[in-house]
Amino acid sequence: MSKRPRTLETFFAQPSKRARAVPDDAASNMERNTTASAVSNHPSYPFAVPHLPPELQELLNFAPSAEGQIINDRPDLDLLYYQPYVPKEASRDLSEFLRRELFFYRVGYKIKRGSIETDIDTPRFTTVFGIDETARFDADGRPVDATTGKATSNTYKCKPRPMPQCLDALRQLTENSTGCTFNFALVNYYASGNDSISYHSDDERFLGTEPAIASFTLGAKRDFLMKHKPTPANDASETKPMKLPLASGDMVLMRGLTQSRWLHSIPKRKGGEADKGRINITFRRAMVKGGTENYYHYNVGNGEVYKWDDSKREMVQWRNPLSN
Ligand SMILES: O=C(O)CCC(=O)C(=O)O
Ligand SMILES: [Fe+2]
Repeated sequence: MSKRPRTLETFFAQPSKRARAVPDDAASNMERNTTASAVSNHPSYPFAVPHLPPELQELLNFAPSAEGQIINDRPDLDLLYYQPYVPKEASRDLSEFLRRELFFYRVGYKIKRGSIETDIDTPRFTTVFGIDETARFDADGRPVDATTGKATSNTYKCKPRPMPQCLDALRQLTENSTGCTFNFALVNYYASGNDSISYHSDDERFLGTEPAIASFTLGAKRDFLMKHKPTPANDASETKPMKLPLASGDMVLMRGLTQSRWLHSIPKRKGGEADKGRINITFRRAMVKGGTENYYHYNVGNGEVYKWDDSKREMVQWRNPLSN
């Protein structure tokens, strides 16, 4: 048994027994790193996630590479749009790195309207990291109460996961340039033009009033549609959708009344770049435990783990090499 004192840094860096339970491609990746132990791991991760390679970390230190453009010329809309935020050279490497190294899920759930239950299949790959404001992770990666430091694992139904270093680095940059604070990273992967997210707003009460959400695009360009929620006073011009053609490296900060008054979506598309695959990362701040439960329920669920297969060029179901 190691007697080394554990800090968050050593927790993330030490490949534990579980960290070795990685598929060959990730394992060889760890070896390829100059610092072989540079991985993020946690008992709730299916496998360890390598840290950003130093060259990529270096490139990211320069973000944002453009000034954000304020878009507030429509009722209740308040966006800060960086075209791009992540420098061009970094965005390709970063999207390939995240697609290759993260684990994803294809979540199914049931909704009930009246007495009718419907099965919903989320039409994209998802994953999530983070914990709400009432808690934090201790040096061993256990969720503890934010003020008392006492273990809270038994107060969550889900198993909250700390952000791996490769996402935390981007979170820190985003906090520095926006002045906002984020405790969650939700990641979507749209494998093709058939993957999508329908019109919705991220206006849950657990995000507080006027939440700021930073949304990154890495990989294929996809249209982001926004339209005002219908109100009795709406005229046609207010309900007509606006379109942001989000390209790799772009970031949109949605803030103010945007979530409470507007809807957004990534519609299905045929042709174009969509089939090259697009990663979306949203950084958010959840205030209460219900937010943590909600995010893990809808973005991890209890389904199969998917991992990118570089030879097949697609996500495939991941099997733990240590289990039969
Ligand atoms: O992929 C995107 O750009 C949007 C994702 C989104 O709206 C969400 O995850 O709530
Ligand atoms: Fe959203």
